[in-house]
Amino acid sequence: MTVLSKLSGRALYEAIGKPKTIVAPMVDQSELAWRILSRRYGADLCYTPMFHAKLFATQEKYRKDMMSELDGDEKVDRPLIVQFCANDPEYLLQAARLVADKCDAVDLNLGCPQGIAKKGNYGSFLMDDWKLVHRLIKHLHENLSIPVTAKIRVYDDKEKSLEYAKMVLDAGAQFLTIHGRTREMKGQQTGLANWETLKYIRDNLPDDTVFFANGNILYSDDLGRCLEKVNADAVMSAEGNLFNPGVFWTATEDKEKQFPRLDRIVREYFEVLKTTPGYASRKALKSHLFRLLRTFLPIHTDVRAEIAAIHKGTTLDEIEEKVVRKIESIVESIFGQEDIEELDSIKDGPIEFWGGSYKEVPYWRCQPYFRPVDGISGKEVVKKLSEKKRPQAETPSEEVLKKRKQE
Ligand SMILES: Cc1cc2nc3c(=O)[nH]c(=O)nc-3n(C[C@H](O)[C@H](O)[C@H](O)COP(=O)(O)O)c2cc1C
Repeated sequence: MTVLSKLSGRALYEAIGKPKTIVAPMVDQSELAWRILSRRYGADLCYTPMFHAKLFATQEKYRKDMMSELDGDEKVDRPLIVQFCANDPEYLLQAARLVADKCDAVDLNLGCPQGIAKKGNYGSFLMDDWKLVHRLIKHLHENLSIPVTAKIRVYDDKEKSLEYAKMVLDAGAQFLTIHGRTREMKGQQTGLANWETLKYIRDNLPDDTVFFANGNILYSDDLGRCLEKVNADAVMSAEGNLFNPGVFWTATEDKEKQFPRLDRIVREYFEVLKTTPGYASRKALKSHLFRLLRTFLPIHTDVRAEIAAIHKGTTLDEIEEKVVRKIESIVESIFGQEDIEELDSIKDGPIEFWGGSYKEVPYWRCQPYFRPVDGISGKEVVKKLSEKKRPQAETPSEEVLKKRKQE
């Protein structure tokens, strides 16, 4: 079989505009509406959520649910990489062919550590079967009209991780994304990604390898630190991007872009959502709201109740009325306070052992997401931060809100 003539590695990277910031593949979360929003806040490249190759190849309903006619559109959704999980080279190729004209490359998920991936024998569980990984990638490399890429995790042993990365590249992967955590690092055991291992692998791969680093991004400041430390071509973020789409904003120091106000980002997301067809975007809505509003909802519990009550049949008009306008009204009231300039400031903490610093961000703005590390939960980090002296903003009463609504 001859290898099809198509862009490879560095040429592909340049053809898609040399991206530096990447929205990670995220099941039910890196859907079209979210990608459009994230691109406005500095994401250079986006991945779709992982799709199941066999279902995608064989079930029209699944396909339609996962990708609308606007997904991968040249004007609104490129560059784009579509990700699949698979363990059968032929189904993977069939699925990939169905999206070949809607994206710039197809990615193989070799990182999912969840129970469902174990049961289905895909994602990180293929780390136990290198021959199959090689066959999957090679089959696309030799038969698909567009390039294939791969996203992997690391092993505890960095030499083994390096050998694994080399094997994936040898099979034909044109970009290599490495999530610097092992398969066991999930849930409460998630901990920090290991940039040292990423650097070690990067330094020992051929210079022209296109290498994306993934893990540990809290703030936009971390992007440059990661690029430099790992010597990566780009940085991918998942949780950081979900909690704050502004995490990719590096063009200016604009607070409105780096830590958007929740009323504005929810409104903007909602307006994008109205223009994006398809089941995937609607399904993702609730989780996006819960993540964006993570520090806001424990205070404004009535909004939390409204979001929790959203179901399949809830219309966008209802959501606009009960959730979006309510958030707008609350945040506008907060901004009506005299000392808002002081209250609304973002403060840097001291430099921490990991080289960056925590920031104190008012709860009405998008926040970073803290993963549990060494038994310290993200919640405790946030608590520690909020215990530092900060004058609290007044929460507008129901009466004030009602009055504003009438106005
Ligand atoms: C909600 C969610 C869904 C995810 N779905 C996928 C997926 O579909 N494919 C994949 O390769 N990784 C998936 N991941 C893992 C991320 O792509 C990423 O590798 C991981 O979260 C580490 O990056 P982070 O530290 O920036 O969050 C998902 C992560 C999250 C939080």
